[in-house]
Amino acid sequence: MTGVVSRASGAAREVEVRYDAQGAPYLATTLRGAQLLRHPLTNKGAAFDREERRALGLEGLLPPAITTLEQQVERAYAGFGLQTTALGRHLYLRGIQDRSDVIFQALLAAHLEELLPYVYTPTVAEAIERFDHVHQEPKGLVITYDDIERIDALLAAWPADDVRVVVATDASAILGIGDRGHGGIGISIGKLSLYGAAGVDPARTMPVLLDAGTDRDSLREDPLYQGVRRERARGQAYLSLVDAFVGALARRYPRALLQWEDLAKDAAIDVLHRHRRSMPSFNDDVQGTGAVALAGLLAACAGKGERLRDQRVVIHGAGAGGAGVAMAIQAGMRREGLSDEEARARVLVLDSRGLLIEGAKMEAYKAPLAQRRAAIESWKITGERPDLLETVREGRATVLIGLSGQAGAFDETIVKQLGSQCARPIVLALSNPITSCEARPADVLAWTEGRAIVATGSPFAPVELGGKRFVIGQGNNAFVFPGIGLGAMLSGASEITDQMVLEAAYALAEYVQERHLASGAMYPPIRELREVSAHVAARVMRRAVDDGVGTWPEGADPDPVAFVRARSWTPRHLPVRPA
Ligand SMILES: O=C([O-])CC(=O)C(=O)O
Ligand SMILES: [Mg+2]
Repeated sequence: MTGVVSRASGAAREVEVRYDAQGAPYLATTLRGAQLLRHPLTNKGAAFDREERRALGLEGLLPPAITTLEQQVERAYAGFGLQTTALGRHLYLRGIQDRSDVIFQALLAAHLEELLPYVYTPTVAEAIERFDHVHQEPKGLVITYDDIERIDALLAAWPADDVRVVVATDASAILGIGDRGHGGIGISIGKLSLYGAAGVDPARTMPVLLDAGTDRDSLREDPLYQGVRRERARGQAYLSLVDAFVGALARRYPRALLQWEDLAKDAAIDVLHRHRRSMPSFNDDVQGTGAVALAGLLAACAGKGERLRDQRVVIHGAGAGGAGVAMAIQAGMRREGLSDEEARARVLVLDSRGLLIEGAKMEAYKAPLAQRRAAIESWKITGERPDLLETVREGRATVLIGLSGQAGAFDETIVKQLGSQCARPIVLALSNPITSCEARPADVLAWTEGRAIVATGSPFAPVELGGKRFVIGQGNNAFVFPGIGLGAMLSGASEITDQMVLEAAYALAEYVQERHLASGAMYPPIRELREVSAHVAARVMRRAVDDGVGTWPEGADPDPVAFVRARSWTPRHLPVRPA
């Protein structure tokens, strides 16, 4: 079996994974000398051994001592320690990634909890905001509206023949920081770094930016801006770019999984439905965030000995994330026996104008989440539509979830109101990065005398209160998207069904309950990302088979989690030989 990793466009293959007589993988390459050191897939740096150096024309180009990967990680970590700002750390780590995927991922694996906040949220947001002022190395594939007729050719130039995971964004709603134009490619790169950490070979991933313009004037007027200086394409023009991209992608990589990331609300939902069957795809902000929030609620309910179906949930924010979370929680409540109507009445969603109520003016995708007029008839409210405080109070909420991108939206009055309505209120402040987060965990705990069960989307330090230490769970879709991807890959899924995503939520919730329930946590520590992803993947695989969209892989019985672990990529240097 040979897998083609890389080639010059249309020409001889530059790098290929091959297997020796014992079945051990190695890289066969036509590259020689310094070229090998400039390729992030073949560059082992000082870890090339004597024989490789001789055979590949590397003698004299490397330090004389042969280095182990562990030593390379040690050096890279020492350099990381010299960086004094968060953005400096991000750029330092991205520099290592540009030089060697293996060293980058080995470093990440050795210090995941410490490094992830610099690779991913919150620092990735700052790196995206300042992208065209600080990033020098191009990475990923950028497709603009002018390329619409030529996307097949652009994809043909991508130097890998077996891409299995693609993360694509149009950068219209990056995290909680809005339209970020060209810099948005940083979120595709960041998400794929997490796929690597969870066990997907970086050589089989491709970050994509669909550059449909930007509505941010300050970007279009910035002399350093590297993206398309036009207002965003909308409507049919936008959709034709998306359609052309998905069509070309499915032709070039029919086995790939496509993860949509950070598309603005209605586009997120439209694009998801439009292309669900064009190729296996899901929207991370709608479905991934939905699954992660549902998982956290299930774990928190188990922890306090209650059922999900008995909670009354208020969701602040009706963008892609808010809508996805509302749909996931309703699905979870239906699984516990509620009817559609009962589940709908227990999940109250607000957009920037207040509670969604049927008949009010709103985008089409919000309508199924709106409350019946009769249900709120007796509420005491001042305006046309109840605001957040009124909804929490009149709806007798027990759970408050933030996906609004509005820093500080969960203030003392609101949290105290929630805290007065139940013994153990649940607060999920999920907007990213930290500067967009709805509340600080220390405040929520103080305002509820330590009774609240709190999680956030970005990492927060533990809180000390009344002699107790509260660990703050990170309710981030990172706990589900890599597992969905791995499960889809290993089962050869032709589609990502809703049930597969829901299964990911239950896998995560059960993982927490089996290992961390005593700690009262809603989520596992982020250092367990790889193990969590294996559990999620195993369940996703099973569901793909049950839904008739995937095949149960040979060898997955009797222990599918062990099978996923064994089939996951781990960072190590492969032998490199001349092709
Ligand atoms: O990237 C993250 O940290 C989670 C996410 O998808 C978002 O906030 O849009
Ligand atoms: Mg996102």
